[in-house]
Amino acid sequence: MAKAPTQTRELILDILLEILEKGQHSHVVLRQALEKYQYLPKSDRAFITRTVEGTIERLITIDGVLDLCSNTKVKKMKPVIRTILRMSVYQMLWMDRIPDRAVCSEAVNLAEKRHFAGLKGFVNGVLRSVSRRKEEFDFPDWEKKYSMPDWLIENWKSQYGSKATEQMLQAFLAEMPTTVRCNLDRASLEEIRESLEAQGVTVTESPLLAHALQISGYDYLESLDAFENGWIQVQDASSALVGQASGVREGELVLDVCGAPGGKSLDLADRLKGSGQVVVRDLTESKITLVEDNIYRSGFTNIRAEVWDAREFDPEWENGADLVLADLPCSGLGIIGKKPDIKYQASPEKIHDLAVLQREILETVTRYVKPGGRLVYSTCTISPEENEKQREWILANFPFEPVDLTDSLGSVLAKESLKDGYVQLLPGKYPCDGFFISVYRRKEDETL
Ligand SMILES: C[S@@+](CC[C@H](N)C(=O)[O-])C[C@H]1O[C@@H](n2cnc3c(N)ncnc32)[C@H](O)[C@@H]1O
Repeated sequence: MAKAPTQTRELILDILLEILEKGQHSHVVLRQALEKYQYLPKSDRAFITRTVEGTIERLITIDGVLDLCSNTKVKKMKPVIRTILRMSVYQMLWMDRIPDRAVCSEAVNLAEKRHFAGLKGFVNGVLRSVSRRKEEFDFPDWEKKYSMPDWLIENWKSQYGSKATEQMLQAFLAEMPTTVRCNLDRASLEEIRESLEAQGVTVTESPLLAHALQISGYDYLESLDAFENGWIQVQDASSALVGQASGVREGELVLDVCGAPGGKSLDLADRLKGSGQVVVRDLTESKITLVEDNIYRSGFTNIRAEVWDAREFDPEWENGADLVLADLPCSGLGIIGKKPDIKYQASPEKIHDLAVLQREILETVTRYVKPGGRLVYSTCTISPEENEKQREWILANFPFEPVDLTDSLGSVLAKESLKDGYVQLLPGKYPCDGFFISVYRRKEDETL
């Protein structure tokens, strides 16, 4: 990677300050910045993305390194200085092609530009020490080694065991290509692949789904012809498996109660092959606008979107849906690999509050399923309180029975829990995000 100009590093500093010091979401701040600075060369934009995401991803490790190499602990440093040091350590330890002395001198320049000329010597001294002591940074404890808060590691170890937990920690740090679901109504897999490759994108098949591709090496997804033409939709394989598990059949009426930005709904509309109808709901106008943009791009006519609070009962839908999709708000621990700030913002209290919200929504939306119809409950997390325990609660409190998923998912997933109508996907075990999928059938002869 070529040496990026100081202006680019200033941009990285500002983005990281927003995220690390003001608690803004990384993907939002990064997306806004990349949209604003579209004119920057592709290499600079890639440098910004990698440095921002990498610094956040490795933050606990980086702070461990800085605490070893500085007399002033990271917590006590001025926010601008600690951010300059954090992004510099990331470059020194994980971006081999930038010489340490270049990182060091850019960091000193940045400190001066941000009116900390008096701390130039401190910044220089700490970074030189980091450069000299690299062999000492092989931390044995998993918190520092994998940059993951200890309480999460302990939870996962007790739930999934040490081996699966370590696989997961490694998977969260591994580079993953973007998965796109192909809209085969609009173009064949071969046409889509050719179009992407013609624009310099590296394309491989998805190991989990026939109608998905893994892509990497692109700059700005929205500028790809296949995206503009509505041929592809970004959707992780785990999320696309929801559509497969739902068993949706042509002509069915589907209600997606928390559906923005529309990934799963569009997949369901695609699987309906122009028949039936999907109604997508979400809480706000801005979220529904996102869904509508995606619907417009896809060209599908059997799907519409509307604002509705899923906690509020809608009598018009009572016993009305063949399929209700409840892909509910959750702690998102399964997508830490894509949105690394989630791991620092999560807490047992937030997980508990989300589990309460999920039950409130489920109590309402289970009433929309026709007798004999299906409910899909899914989350992009790996906490039992939001997943297995919610499944047990649904089965104990509502007239639903599990739908055997062996036929729909058994060819690509281990069969363990599929016959009981659910699967907890763990990163590392499968090449995808962490995800929970469960499917239920409403019993014919019981009222809710
Ligand atoms: C996991 S996301 C849905 C992702 C979507 N199914 C997809 O595949 O693109 C959960 C969504 O629930 C929405 N949400 C949160 N609370 C809600 C509520 N009370 N009513 C409706 N939607 C809600 C959020 O705005 C968010 O878009």
